[in-house]
Amino acid sequence: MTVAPSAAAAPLVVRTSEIDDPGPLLSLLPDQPAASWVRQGEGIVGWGEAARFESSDTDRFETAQAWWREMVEHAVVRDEVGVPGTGAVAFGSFAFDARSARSSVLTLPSVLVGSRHGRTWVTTIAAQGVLPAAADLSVHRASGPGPVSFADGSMSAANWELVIANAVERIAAGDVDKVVLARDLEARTAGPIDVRWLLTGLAERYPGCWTFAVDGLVGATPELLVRLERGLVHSRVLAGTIRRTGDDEHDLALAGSLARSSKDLEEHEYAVRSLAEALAPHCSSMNVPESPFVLHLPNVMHLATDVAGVLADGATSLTLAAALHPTAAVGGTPTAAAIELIRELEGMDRGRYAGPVGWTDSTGDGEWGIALRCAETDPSDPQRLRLFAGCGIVAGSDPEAELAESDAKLVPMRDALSGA
Ligand SMILES: C=C(O[C@@H]1C=C(C(=O)O)C=C[C@H]1O)C(=O)O
Repeated sequence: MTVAPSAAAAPLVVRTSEIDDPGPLLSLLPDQPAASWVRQGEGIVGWGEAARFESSDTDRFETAQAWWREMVEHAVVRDEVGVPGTGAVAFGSFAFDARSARSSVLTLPSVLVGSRHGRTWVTTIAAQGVLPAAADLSVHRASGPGPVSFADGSMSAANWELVIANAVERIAAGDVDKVVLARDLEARTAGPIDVRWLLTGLAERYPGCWTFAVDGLVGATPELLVRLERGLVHSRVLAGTIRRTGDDEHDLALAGSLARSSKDLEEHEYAVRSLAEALAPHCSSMNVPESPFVLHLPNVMHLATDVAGVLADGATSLTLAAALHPTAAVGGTPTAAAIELIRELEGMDRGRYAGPVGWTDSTGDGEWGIALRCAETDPSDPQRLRLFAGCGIVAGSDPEAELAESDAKLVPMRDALSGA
């Protein structure tokens, strides 16, 4: 089912103007549904909603793209800044599985504030005939939800280990080379959960990640599915993980062992190859480094490869995200068989976890991350949050180690929630 107002009925009026630095982007969010895409203090935040598209259909990407094209075509825009992310911007979050019961969404905030390379701007968006929301750029402070308790989500940790063991058998039997399996955790809090509190905590601890919020999905992802900017395409592929110990010297030795681990290098190779193969038809030239580097995050280290390309076919960032999703970093190899195995073994609906999350502007430029290290709020219960984490399983995977890895990947959201 697709729910979207007709763009033609109410063309949008969009105004972007440059402003003086109003303070940290995340501190500007008022107590309203928040949208965010912030890294190292730069990016875009938004609030309010001028228009919305929602779909639970299997062709969610195509219908979203068509809706956005129509919105943009009819919009009346005055953009005094003219860089990627100014003018009309839609934030989006897509369900991982085309068969998910969870919808995918594009939302246009009514106020956006962006910052890039030292320039800051504000954009207001309203349907024609509607007075645009006043852009109140005062600074706000969010508060935490109080004591938190965690409980098993769809499956206990012990059962999840059995699922991993089962997946290793299926890999040995030749069903797939790699499959990414995830688990969820349920958090309950004493008071209501304020997304701004989570965002601020995540951005503080994980400044190198993309701190995102779209329609109640909130997290800090280290993995960039695709960025399209003026014809240049970038992607950061992650796969292969080791937990940090907190002891810098020991962690450095672990980073070395990660870079030499044949199990992790194999897992990583699958992810890079699937990304490069999906991107190649859209690019005239591509740079795919031969070997990965080690990305250091406060909780884990990952094998990482930054892929770059020159766009050849005029695709939009959203079209590219749709073409690349699901990469082997969150699906597996081969893709179709891995998705079937996830449906069979995982025992839950991932919803928007591990789906593309990010933004697009009216030119089609944009940034889409993979929704990892994240959680979904519950619109009917402000004291409930569902957290997710997953791991790539290959022939050499050990269930106990994978459970520990998934716990390490839950740390960013757990800490953000408890304010640790
Ligand atoms: C699936 C997740 O992470 C992905 C899986 C990784 C792995 O298995 O090594 C590493 C980074 C991500 O591509 C997650 O964080 O939930």
